[in-house]
Amino acid sequence: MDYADYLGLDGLFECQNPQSDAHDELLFIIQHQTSELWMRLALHELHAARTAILAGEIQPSFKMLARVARIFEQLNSAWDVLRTMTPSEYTRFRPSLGGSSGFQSFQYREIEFLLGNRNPAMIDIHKNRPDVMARLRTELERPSLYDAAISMLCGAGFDIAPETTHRALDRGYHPDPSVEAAWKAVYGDPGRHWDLYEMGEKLVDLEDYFRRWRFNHVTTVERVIGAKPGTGGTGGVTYLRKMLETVLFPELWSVRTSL
Ligand code: HEM
Ligand SMILES: N[C@@H](CC(=O)c1ccccc1NC=O)C(=O)O
Repeated sequence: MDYADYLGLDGLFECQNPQSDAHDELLFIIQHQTSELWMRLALHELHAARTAILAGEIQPSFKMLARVARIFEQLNSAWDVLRTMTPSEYTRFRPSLGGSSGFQSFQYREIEFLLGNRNPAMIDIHKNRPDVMARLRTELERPSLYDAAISMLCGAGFDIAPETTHRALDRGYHPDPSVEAAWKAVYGDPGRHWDLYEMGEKLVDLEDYFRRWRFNHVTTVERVIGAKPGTGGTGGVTYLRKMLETVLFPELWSVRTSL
């Protein structure tokens, strides 16, 4: 076995098939394919991190979460390459994209679901892909990464309201004063709750990087298509700006006001 065999390079290089003769379409394709590969690794790490937390293996989960934050950093730097594409260059091949859109990235949706940003309506977009729908539905049956962190709070003896511990898993998370109170106790005495303190900071770190990704995306989109509607059927920049308001781990942010 040689380098190309091991990495399956022949198969990999068969996957770049521009639909037009526009020079910049190869950049666009490779940018998205590399993003999807990094997302694949992020999912691999996030699934394992959640399993580790639920099994009480906290130190190994930190290692994986730190790696996910670095992956997001990688994805954030990659926008600089795509930003070299001007509106004139993108317009040359945009019609070739048809109805395809980042909105249909099922790995991206799985990351959102796994972290806790859950909206079952987003599954319907994949109605022509039963395998993808099943995969996303399965994810909605599991506790999110944040639910796993909250189960750590319960395990440490904090009294978490049943509205949170026994909530329906397949929808958005609602902030709860008992969770904020627990994080407040953790941040108030890090030495006593070091694992939880470190977990809180790892999650804030992750969300911080994720926010930068959303911001880079919307800025690049505005730079390239202005206020045009998206190929996925949304308002485009208006929709993506709205998504900037998403908060994944709400009490970890709100608690900072009272520390
Ligand atoms: C010139 C580059 C890009 C443009 C013009 C663009 C445009 C858009 C627009 C307008 C949307 C809203 C949905 C729609 O109506 O289509 C969207 C969503 C999305 N895009 Fe992009 N995008 C670009 C690059 C990328 C890249 C590099 C990625 C990386 C994978 C990406 C991933 C996504 C994802 C995951 C969504 C769904 C976001 C959500 O639902 O919160 N996009 N994009
Ligand atoms: N929604 C974009 C198209 C688009 O971005 C896209 C199309 C095909 C494959 C990936 C895409 N990227 C991210 O949304 C647009 O409206 O121009």
